[in-house]
Amino acid sequence: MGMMGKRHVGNRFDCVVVKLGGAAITRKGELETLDHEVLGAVVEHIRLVKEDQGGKLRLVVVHGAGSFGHFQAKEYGVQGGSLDDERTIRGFAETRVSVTKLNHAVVSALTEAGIPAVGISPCGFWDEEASPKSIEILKHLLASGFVPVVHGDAIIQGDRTVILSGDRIVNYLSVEALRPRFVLFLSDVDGIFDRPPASDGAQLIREIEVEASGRFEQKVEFASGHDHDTTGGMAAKVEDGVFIAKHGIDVLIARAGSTAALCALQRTFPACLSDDKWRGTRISLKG
Ligand SMILES: Nc1ncnc2c1ncn2[C@@H]1O[C@H](COP(=O)(O)OP(=O)(O)OP(=O)(O)O)[C@@H](O)[C@H]1O
Ligand SMILES: C=C(C)CCOP(=O)(O)O
Repeated sequence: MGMMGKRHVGNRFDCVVVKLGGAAITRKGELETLDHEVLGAVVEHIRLVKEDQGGKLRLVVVHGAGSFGHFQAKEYGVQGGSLDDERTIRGFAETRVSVTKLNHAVVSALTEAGIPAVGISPCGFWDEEASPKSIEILKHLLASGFVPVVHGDAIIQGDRTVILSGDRIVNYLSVEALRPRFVLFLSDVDGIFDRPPASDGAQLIREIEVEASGRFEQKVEFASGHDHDTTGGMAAKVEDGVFIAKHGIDVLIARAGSTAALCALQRTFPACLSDDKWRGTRISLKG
């Protein structure tokens, strides 16, 4: 059965899903290097918003791997590797050491700021999709005031090892499990541009309206990204964002640590979109 095959829960669970881009919170080209400044800014934003809204704000954080995990996954061919291959087994274990190291750093930074963060690794409960019991536990944690912090991980599907990206986790949790108020992707760029942001004349796309079929008007060109990225970069993110929006859940993309990111987190959404402080991309269902 495919990733989106079954629906565990159809109802909306009042929460916001925030994806911390690996490219934002790490230096993606430098092996296992955190970007302390950006991570610190994101943590401070979450602290401020939690303080303002207390128990009312239920937040699920999902983060990507950035410069953790992708190098090992690439070196050992973990994406689609065979469980009969000793190299795969070793690479799987090394990839997991790396991604859980990052998860520990994110959870520690949040906890040190007084946010009750709880790290959750998909490897233990996710094959084609998350087990229904694990979604129940996630909801219980949320309802109890914890901030679950899930991460892109290496998982097993049948006799293969697979890389499950943070974006796929966001996609699944949003559409299948939680149906949050909205989804916020925090990136190392301001949003989706019509061409790679570093190219001449690149324009930020502020609004993408998706038809029920998943089609949208704008043409977007992508750069191929880092060589060691095993999960498809910004192109895959746009695909996931469009899929979520197609299911009636708004998606915002903003730069991590920016005023726009804070503005979106402060739940002034959708009002924040008309605010001067907002600079980012919104993907929503047309009509
Ligand atoms: N058209 C585009 N619009 C916006 N960003 C783009 C575009 N084409 C390429 N990019 C690049 O995509 C990068 C972000 O994608 P990437 O997958 O690395 O982010 P991430 O989600 O933070 O990473 P991770 O998968 O590790 O969590 C940016 O650094 C940006 O330069
Ligand atoms: C194990 C890995 C490399 C997880 C990848 O997650 P992503 O960075 O969100 O694509």
